[in-house]
Amino acid sequence: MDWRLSNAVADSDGGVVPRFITFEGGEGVGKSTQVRRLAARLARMGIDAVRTREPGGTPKAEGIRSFILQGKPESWGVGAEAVLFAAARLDHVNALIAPSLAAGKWVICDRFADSTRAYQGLTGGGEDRLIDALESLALDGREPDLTLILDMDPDAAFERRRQRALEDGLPADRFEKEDIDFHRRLRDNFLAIAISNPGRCVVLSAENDEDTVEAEVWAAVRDHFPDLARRERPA
Ligand SMILES: Nc1ncnc2c1ncn2[C@@H]1O[C@H](COP(=O)(O)OP(=O)(O)OP(=O)(O)O)[C@@H](O)[C@H]1O
Ligand SMILES: Cc1cn([C@H]2C[C@H](O)[C@@H](COP(=O)(O)O)O2)c(=O)[nH]c1=O
Repeated sequence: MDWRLSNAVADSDGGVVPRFITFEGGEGVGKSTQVRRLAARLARMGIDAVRTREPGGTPKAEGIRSFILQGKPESWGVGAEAVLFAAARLDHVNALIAPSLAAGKWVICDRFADSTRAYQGLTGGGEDRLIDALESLALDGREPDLTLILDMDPDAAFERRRQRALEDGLPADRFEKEDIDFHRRLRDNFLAIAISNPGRCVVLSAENDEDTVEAEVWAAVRDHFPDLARRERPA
């Protein structure tokens, strides 16, 4: 099913077209924080937004998440790992994302297919044709309406993650434990993805405080979806 068809139906109802927005970027740049803030802002405007994440979002995909992030799939190699992320994505798209959009809800997702390209493909060395094939399997020609890439210096992001670990006491997952060169390459690769997809991706500086980043996110969302102005009330 093409989720744009369902969007057109919702629009003919006189509402705002439901949109699929993804947040991407390196570790600890503030994606989850901004996903929460954007969903809350939309809710204040009376727009129902489903907040979700990858890998995860459905019980099956959350199972794959635990296996990948806490297990030891490295020994399988980067190709098999990419396949696991794609399997989780296929369930997530079919069981949550497409049905939510069809029901007229917005979907805001913390990471999506660009993370597979950035982590397993460009940074991890997975073959382009495998990454392309997996993307086409899980997405079937569909893509997010807007991807916000939060960009910041990986050393500063490391400091944020260290602070968060002190607060929540959770151990770092396996990608967070990679060395600084990995995180620098990752940053460059997300920027390269943005350059290749100028109509879909917007790069935002994540270095500022949370309120300032939220304002930048909102400006990008409003610019991208002018029909939102119909629903906007003072925040
Ligand atoms: N703009 C900001 N300025 C300062 N601290 C921030 C900012 N945004 C988020 N933080 C803090 O930085 C930490 C990481 O934020 P968050 O969990 O939102 O990042 P993330 O990109 O989702 O991380 P991950 O990729 O590891 O899931 C949290 O402790 C959060 O409170
Ligand atoms: C979707 C996706 C994710 N990853 C990696 C990136 C992160 O290290 C973890 C997810 O953890 P987060 O705290 O929710 O950001 O998984 C990946 O390597 N490939 C992917 O496709």
